[in-house]
Formats: sequence, C-alpha cells, structure tokens
Amino acid sequence: MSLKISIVGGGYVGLVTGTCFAELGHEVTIIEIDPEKVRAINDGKPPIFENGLGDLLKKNAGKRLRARTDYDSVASADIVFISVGTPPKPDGSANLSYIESASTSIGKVLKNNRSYCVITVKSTVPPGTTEKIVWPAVIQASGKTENEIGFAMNPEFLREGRAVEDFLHPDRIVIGCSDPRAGNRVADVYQNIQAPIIHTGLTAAEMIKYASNSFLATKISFSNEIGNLCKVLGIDVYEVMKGVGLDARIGPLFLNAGAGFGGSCFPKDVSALVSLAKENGEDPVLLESVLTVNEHQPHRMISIVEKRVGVIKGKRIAILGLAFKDNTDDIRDSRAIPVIQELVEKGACVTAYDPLAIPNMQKIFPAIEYCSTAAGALTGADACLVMTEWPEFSKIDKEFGLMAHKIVIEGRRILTWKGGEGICW
Ligand SMILES: NC(=O)c1ccc[n+]([C@@H]2O[C@H](COP(=O)([O-])OP(=O)(O)OC[C@H]3O[C@@H](n4cnc5c(N)ncnc54)[C@H](O)[C@@H]3O)[C@@H](O)[C@H]2O)c1
Ligand SMILES: O=c1ccn([C@@H]2O[C@H](COP(=O)(O)OP(=O)(O)O[C@H]3O[C@H](CO)[C@@H](O)[C@H](O)[C@H]3O)[C@@H](O)[C@H]2O)c(=O)[nH]1
Repeated sequence: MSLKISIVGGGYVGLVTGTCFAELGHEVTIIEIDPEKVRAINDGKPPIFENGLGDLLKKNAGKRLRARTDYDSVASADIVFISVGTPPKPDGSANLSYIESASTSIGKVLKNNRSYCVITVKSTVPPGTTEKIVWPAVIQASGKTENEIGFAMNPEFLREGRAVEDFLHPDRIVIGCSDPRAGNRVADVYQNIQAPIIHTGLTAAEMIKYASNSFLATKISFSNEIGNLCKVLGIDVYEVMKGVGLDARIGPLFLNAGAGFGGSCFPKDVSALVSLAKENGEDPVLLESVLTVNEHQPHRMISIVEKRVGVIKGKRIAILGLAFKDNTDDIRDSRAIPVIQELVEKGACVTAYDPLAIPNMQKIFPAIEYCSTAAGALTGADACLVMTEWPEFSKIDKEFGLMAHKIVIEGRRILTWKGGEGICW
C-alpha cells in the first residue's frame, strides 16, 4: 500500500525517515523552512553526512520524494509526520515552540484535506505534548472535527551514523495513538518493515522515548563511574564490563567507559526528563547523577594530561576526533568541545584531526590548528587525547612516533596501538 506522506522538518530525522519511506514505496513530501536544505534534497544531495543516505536520496529525489518550503502537500496527505527540533531551553526543559508552530501551519492547510488524515509526532517530546499542544493547535487551525483527524506519536530511535540501517531494521516500532484507526494508519506506513509493533497511548509512547534514551545514558554513566574506580584500582573496566554484559539481564551494549556521551539527544533528553520530574514534584536523583558523571569525564581527561605533562600552558596537545561519535560530522554536545575549551583556557597549543567534523568545529574554535591527517596533528605533540571512536584510528601506529612525548589518553577505546592510557582503565 502506497501512502501520501508529508514530513514537517527535513533535518536528521525528517530527511532519513522521508528518504526511507520513499524507498519503501510511499509518496513523500518533506516540508522544510530552510530553502538551502530544500534545494539540496531536491538535487539528491543530503545536506548532512549519513552512511547510505546519499544513494537512497539520489534514487528517490524527484520521483517518490520531493522537498518544499510550503505546506501544500498536507491538503492531500494520508499522514503527516512532525520531526522538527525540540532543543533544550536554558533550564533544561524542552522548547516546544517549533512543534507548536508546525502544528498550526499543518492545521491551516489541513482544512482543505477532504480525507481522513493522521497527524503523527516523531520528534522527541515530553509526555502530554501531542495531546495538549499538537492536538488543540491542529484542531483550532483546521476547524476539523476529531472524526476527520487522528493523532499519533511514533518516536524515532535511529542513531546518527547508522541512521538508515537503524530505520530500516529497528528493534521495535512504537505507535501511540488517539484511537485504533489512527494507530492502524501509522502501522500501514511501516508494513514492509520487519519489527515488533507496540501500540500504546499517546503519553506512554512519548515517555518510552525519554525512558529509552535515559536508560542508555545511565548505562554509560554507570560504566564511567565503575571505570573511574577501576582506574584508581588498576583494573581494566573493559574486561569488567565484558564480564558484566554477558549477563542476559544486563546486555553487552552501551557499557563503553571513557569521555562520556555527547550528541544532540542523550544530554538534551536526560535534562528534559530531569526538568519534567522536578516540575511534577519529583526528585530525580539518579538522572541528575547521570548528567553529573558525564560532565566530569572530559575534565578527568585534562587532569590525567596535567599529571603526565605538568603545566599545560605552552604544551602542544593533539585531539584525535571532534565528532560526538564516529561516522558523523555532527559535533553537537561533542565531548571534544569541553576538552578543547579547557585546554585553550589553560594556554595549550591545540592541534586537531577528524575525518569529517573539522568544518563544523572550526565554527566554534576558529583559532586552533586543524590538520588534514592524524599524523599532522600528532607531529611534535606533547600529549594526545582520543575523543571519537572513529574506526580509522585503530590503524594509527607509527604516527605516534611523530609525537614529542608519547602520552596518549584514550577517551574512546579504539586504538590497537598499545602505548595509550584510558581515562577509566
Ligand atoms: N538526530 C537524531 O539522531 C534523532 C533521533 C531520534 C529522535 N530525534 C528527535 O527528532 C527531532 C528532530 O531532530 P533532528 O536531529 O532531526 O533536528 P534537526 O535540527 O536536524 O532538524 C529539524 C528541522 O526542522 C526544520 N524546521 C523547524 N521548524 C520548522 C517548521 N515550522 N516547518 C518546517 N520545518 C521546520 C529545521 O529547519 C530543521 O531542518 C528532535 O525532537 C530530536 O530529539 C533526533
Ligand atoms: O557505550 C557507549 C556508547 C555510546 N557512547 C557515547 O554516547 C553518545 C551517543 O551515542 P549513540 O547512542 O550511538 O548516538 P546517537 O545518535 O546520539 O543515538 C542516541 O540518541 C538518538 C536520539 O534520540 C536515539 O534515537 C538513539 O536510539 C540513541 O542511541 C556518543 O557520544 C557515544 O560516543 C559511550 O560513551 N559509550
């Protein structure tokens, strides 16, 4: 069954899901306010780096996939997905203004849609958002009755760098809905994907997303806390977590200790859940600690450097990896940012290499020295910090010989070269 899908927001989530829906045979229009992104998408060139996305976009752009700055496609859509950003406000709570304005814009055009349409939130939103913000905004702007529209919440679990693979082969599909008819329409969109579908209420679906990300972040901070103690005791935390993770009740994934978690989701979503808990009179001690452990990890790396090289002022320090993780050029909340910030404040001469993320980091730190190879960054360095788990770093070997002093602090365990030292092991 081919459905007419409109997706509001053509960023990471909107573009990946839109392209994959088109690949599954649906007719997709991405509605994006940024005309540059619209042009790039229609030209078949992804405005973001994502493995496998370029080929799929090229194949579908101008055929089953198009991008527009207007909302006209909503007038004939079977289903509309909202995938605009929900960035943090200064107090950590989610900024829902993009969600609200997208909902109103959808409603204004939806009034011309003669058939049943389901408005589906894909953005990560606090429980109650679909019911209390999206629903009334759409109903008010469209003048439609609740018999003519359905509402759904279908959280997205893709990981950057593996987004296409995650989207096409998900562990599960969560569909929260206002009524079964709405839920079945969302399920129809995914009919060619093999995965268990969980049908829930709207608020439970919203909470599943926050709880999932918070649990994964908790696993990482837990591993870091164990790792920090292991470091003091001279134990390899990776050996420990291998033994721990083989317990089927725990599982082996997301137990890698090191520099901590970055990215556009974990820090933001745990903060939003903390904020939501406090607004509701709860004291989220565990989740606050997850954030605290995470904030301390980059500073611990600098402390180790200080112990090894002495005063940092005037020292040449190489940073390997700027992206918040491998296979992406995204530096949002990358752990490299606080590390570089502290090194610069302490008067270090910072050199940096990353296969993809240099242009993005140059916008934040224009004055540090960027190198086109790891060897360039390492040449003459007094110390090196590994900040991203790029697979290509596992091949670095003789390049460490170019350093003035071979002090290598591994914020990610990725090197096969044996002279490094982990921050947690
Ligand atoms: N990035 C991820 O890996 C990921 C994964 C799962 C869930 N999420 C969640 O999905 C949501 C979107 O995240 P993202 O990373 O794709 O954000 P993003 O910033 O990359 O993309 C959002 C896009 O929406 C556009 N936009 C904003 N207002 C609009 C409007 N009124 N009409 C049309 N377009 C509009 C922006 O120009 C931008 O291109 C967030 O809630 C995020 O937490 C993100
Ligand atoms: O054992 C681990 C695993 C990851 N990380 C770090 O955690 C961060 C996030 O990694 P990852 O989860 O792979 O990337 P994201 O693209 O941020 O994906 C997360 O956030 C998305 C947005 O909500 C969700 O959709 C995904 O399911 C969820 O994994 C990165 O800095 C990693 O280096 C660790 O430190 N240790």
